[in-house]
Order: sequence, then C-alpha cells, then structure tokens
Amino acid sequence: MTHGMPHYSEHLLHPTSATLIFSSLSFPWCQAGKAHRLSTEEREQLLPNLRAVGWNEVEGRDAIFKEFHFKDFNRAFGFMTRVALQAEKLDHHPEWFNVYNKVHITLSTHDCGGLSERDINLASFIEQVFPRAGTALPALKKVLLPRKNFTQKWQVPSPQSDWGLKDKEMIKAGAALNFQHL
Ligand SMILES: C[C@H](O)[C@H](O)[C@H]1CNC2=NC(N)=NC(=O)C2=N1
Repeated sequence: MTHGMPHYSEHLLHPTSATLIFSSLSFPWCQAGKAHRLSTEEREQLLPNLRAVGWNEVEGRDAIFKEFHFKDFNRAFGFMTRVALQAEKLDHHPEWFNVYNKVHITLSTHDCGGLSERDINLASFIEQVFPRAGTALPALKKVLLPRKNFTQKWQVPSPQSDWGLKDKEMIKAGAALNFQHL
C-alpha cells in the first residue's frame, strides 16, 4: 500500500509542507465528554493541514493514515515508544503496523466510529515527535535547535532543551497550535 508519503528526508527538504494549523477545537479533548465525529466544518478546517504533512483519509472508512520511514528499527521503535506513552496518557490508541524501519499509523476513534478531535490531536503529537525520533542523533542539534522556524502561538518553555516541547506542553498547546517542523 503506497500513499505517496514523503520519506523523512523529504520533510527536511520541503519544510513548508509541514505546517499544521489547528485552531478551533476545544480542550481538554481526551477526558472531557464523549468523542464526537468531526463536523464538516471541522474537517474542512483541519484535514487540509493534515494532508499537507502526509496524512491521508482512508478509503471506505472514517480514519486517517500516514506511513513513517526511519533510518533503522531503533529509531522507528523509539518513535513508537514516545507515541505509545502519549497514547496511553490520552487513552487514545493508534492502530499501527511496524516492520523494521517503517511505521504505518491509522487514527480513528472507535468510541464514535470515526474521526474525532482526539485523532487530530494525536496526529498533532505524532508530527511533533516524528522528526526528533526519525533524525539520527548526531544531526539532532543541528536540525532541531534553531527555534526561529517554529512558528507558534505559545512560548517555548525551555529553549535549551534539545528535545523541544515537552509532552505536557504539547498537550496544553494542543489543538491551538501552529507548528512548523523545521
Ligand atoms: C475504554 C477506553 O477509554 C476506550 O476504549 C478508549 C481507548 N482507546 C481508544 N483509542 C481509539 N483510537 N479510539 C477510541 O475510541 C478509544 N477509546
């Protein structure tokens, strides 16, 4: 199954395709209330931003899909570990598949039988951990430290941190984020 997803190195080459703008969803999305399927308006607003970073709608099912490539299994599994811990915190779990350096992720909310804001927010988190997990460690500082390319509506809390936003801050920033990878 190929979705024409960009390989990680293409993200580096085409940073402008990595812009996510989530603006109007409420918080917290996870514990509060029952999940509801995204409205037409929400979809029109949010899905283009996800498509721009390689998430596609799944045919025949209300879900989104993206394929991630890493340099090796360790990096793929490191990425999965971060996503898994966050998914557990959010009580929102991805459907995923891994072989060696590839991770395929499908997001959908089983509780409401389709896409909800929980999926958008987990996708947003995934986008934020992806470049860090996918980058060879020696390249990390070079690639990630410059903050000038992070356009955002909130303060980066610890500019010294090589790892950028902490999970908690990412959750807080949540759907109101305007994020550029690089
Ligand atoms: C009982 C538990 O809170 C629910 O089953 C959670 C767990 N993780 C979940 N993950 C996903 N992807 N969709 C859900 O609806 C969902 N619901």
